Amino acid sequence: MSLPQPSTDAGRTALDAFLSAPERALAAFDFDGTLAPIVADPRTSAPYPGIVDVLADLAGLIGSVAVVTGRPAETAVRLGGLDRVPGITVLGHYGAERWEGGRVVAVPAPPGVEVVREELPGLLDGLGAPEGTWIEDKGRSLAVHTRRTADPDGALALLTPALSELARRSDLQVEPGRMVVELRPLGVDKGAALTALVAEAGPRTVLYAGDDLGDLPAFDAVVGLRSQGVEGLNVCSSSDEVTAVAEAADLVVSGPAGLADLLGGLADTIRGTSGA
Ligand SMILES: O=P(O)(O)OC[C@H]1O[C@H](O[C@H]2O[C@H](CO)[C@@H](O)[C@H](O)[C@H]2O)[C@H](O)[C@@H](O)[C@@H]1O
Repeated sequence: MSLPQPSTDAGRTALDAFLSAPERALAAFDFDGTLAPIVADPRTSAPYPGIVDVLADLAGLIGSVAVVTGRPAETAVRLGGLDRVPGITVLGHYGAERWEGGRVVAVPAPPGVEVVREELPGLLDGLGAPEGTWIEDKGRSLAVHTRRTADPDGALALLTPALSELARRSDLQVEPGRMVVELRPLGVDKGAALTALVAEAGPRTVLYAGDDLGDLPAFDAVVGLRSQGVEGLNVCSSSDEVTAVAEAADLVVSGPAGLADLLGGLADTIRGTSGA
């Protein structure tokens, strides 16, 4: 399997470093839209067929593997079957939770989450939220999904100003995403989560793959790490819904299927079985 080539010099340098010293590489992945194809109902998300096997294989060949997600860590582990990946770290809620070997460590949720839990249903009713609007209560945050409405973008435009105001009043922040607006605690993001992992693991190279706006802080962190001597490769799992991630990436792959091919290619190349 041949490897796709990054479009940037920094990306090509990072890919070379990843392959020449895989034992010093950290690979980190978003879950929805990256490891798992987007589906209408978030409760039914599942990894792209075979991708967790490839990830488990790669985990045995490189320094460390992580998932960094807006989901609760245990939800991502359960939906993804991620406990099959040796040594994986799963950072949930944008880094507020850390799952390793079946154990979760988390920071306490701020009181504003309870305020939002109480007020959100009435707020959505009052705004005339269209049929199909759905609240996902994730424990430490709540997300309002519009994918199952007749006009998901229109519904987001209708709801977002009032959701932003509710977040502000509750000392939370709004996290926009693919047909979703999340109200979540301040003080965490995927960039800080990834930077902390890198500080712990001390890799020479970092690969980060994501698909949505919430992944951009991790992309920024990868760029920042380059000035500290850590080579970095930002990979976009592309979609028609978000273009900003592809614009910021060193390498664009075609959704979770393209990512599965990339991971398989990395494993084959490290083993010297790529046939290239
Ligand atoms: O950080 P992630 O792992 O990408 O999580 C981000 C959000 O993903 C989920 O929503 C998205 O995927 C759903 C299932 O495919 C889809 O229906 C929805 O439209 C997407 O926005 C999840 O439900 C959210 O809680 C996550 O924050």
